[in-house]
Amino acid sequence: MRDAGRIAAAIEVLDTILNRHQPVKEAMRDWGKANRYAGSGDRAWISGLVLDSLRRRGSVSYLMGADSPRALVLGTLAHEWEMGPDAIAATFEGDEHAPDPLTDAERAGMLAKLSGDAPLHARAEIPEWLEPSFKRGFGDDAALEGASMASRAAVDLRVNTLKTDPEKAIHAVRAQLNADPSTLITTGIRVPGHDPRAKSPPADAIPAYGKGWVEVQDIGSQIAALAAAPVEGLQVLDFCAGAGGKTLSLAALMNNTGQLYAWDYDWRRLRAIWPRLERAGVRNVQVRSGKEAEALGDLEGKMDLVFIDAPCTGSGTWRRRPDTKWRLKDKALATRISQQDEVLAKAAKYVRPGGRMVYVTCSVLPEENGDRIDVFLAANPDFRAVPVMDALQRSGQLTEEGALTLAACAGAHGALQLTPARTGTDGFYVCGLARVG
Ligand SMILES: C[S@@+](CC[C@H](N)C(=O)[O-])C[C@H]1O[C@@H](n2cnc3c(N)ncnc32)[C@H](O)[C@@H]1O
Repeated sequence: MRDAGRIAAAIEVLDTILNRHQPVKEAMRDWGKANRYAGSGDRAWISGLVLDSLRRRGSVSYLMGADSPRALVLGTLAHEWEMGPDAIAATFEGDEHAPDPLTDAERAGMLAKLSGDAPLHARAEIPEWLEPSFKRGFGDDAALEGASMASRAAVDLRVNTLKTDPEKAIHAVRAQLNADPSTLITTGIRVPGHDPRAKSPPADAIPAYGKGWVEVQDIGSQIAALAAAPVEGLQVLDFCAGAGGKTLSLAALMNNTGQLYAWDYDWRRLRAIWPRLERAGVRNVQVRSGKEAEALGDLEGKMDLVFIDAPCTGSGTWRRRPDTKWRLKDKALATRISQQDEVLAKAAKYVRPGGRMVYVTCSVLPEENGDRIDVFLAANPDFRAVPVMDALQRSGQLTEEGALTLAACAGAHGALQLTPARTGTDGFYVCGLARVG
């Protein structure tokens, strides 16, 4: 396909996402089925443009003075893909698959510049209703933090120390991919975010992945799991195990010792955990499914550590799933908040006196993070917050740079707020708690 046809396709796909509320993956899949002549390079180009248009919707709609799929795609080509109006007009010329010619207003929007006077929601690339939350969470950095959440994300890998070591793993990964060791943790590998116009194999298609040497996991998520350290030989409950991403990290951190119980309120999510445990060579996990009382009743008051990877809005992952940023509404945030309070209250009863709890969200919104800890601590005087940095240091997996960078992310309760701007990771909140009574 020529670029003009690809641009027309991106406008069409974005329309189904924004106006028919289809998730990006489904919309791309349906478009691919209906347009079988398009090759994998075309699809990567089109979905790359659609994703960037969603990431930059805040500033682009402001500059273009319109929020239509066409305005967003044209504005993104100009402001993110560095294709100015003349270059685009040239690709449209004489191509029967091209969108309608550019209007003067579109040309002006494509050449406009974002100034410091633009409203915060445009500079931060966020929905307007989230401005107060961003201001409270980030203060003067709100625009910068939001803008970096509109960038493309790298693909991160976690070295599975149950099967290999970081040196062998990076060697194996580099045979197929351009990759570097993480600058923050010794067991992380980063495959830099690539230009969607260039081709590269997916990380889960490489032999090192098939052998269980590496797992696809954002470095922020890996750091959140390290906040459980030290855990070797302990009794640990992963209370929101889902498809098992953190379970696998915790099992590796435990070096296959002790006992790790994996449970999720939604048993269907747990199904994906089995092949993953097998591939990773994990032997210390008991998957518990079923209603909480029956599945976990015998563990009450006995756990050395309870890990809560709480249900959340996922605002920390907007770089990877930018459509969810615009779909998020205040009602959904309120639902998440009440689930978080419920999960904290329920999980706490499994912690033995003297035991610990780790609360994690992949969100940057204070309503889901520090606010929830304030509410929990007020209702549970037998718990206190403990600095996450202490646990991370004890994991033995921080690099020198990691220790410095992460220490700078500590805030109230000694909790860490990771963000793309601060740590180059997804946004994660990590808080350590200890049961004193
Ligand atoms: C962030 S996801 C977990 C992801 C998983 N730990 C991983 O690393 O792949 C949150 C999980 O919390 C579970 N959960 C547990 N209790 C819940 C509750 N009361 N309400 C909603 N979700 C709950 C959800 O089913 C969901 O799988």
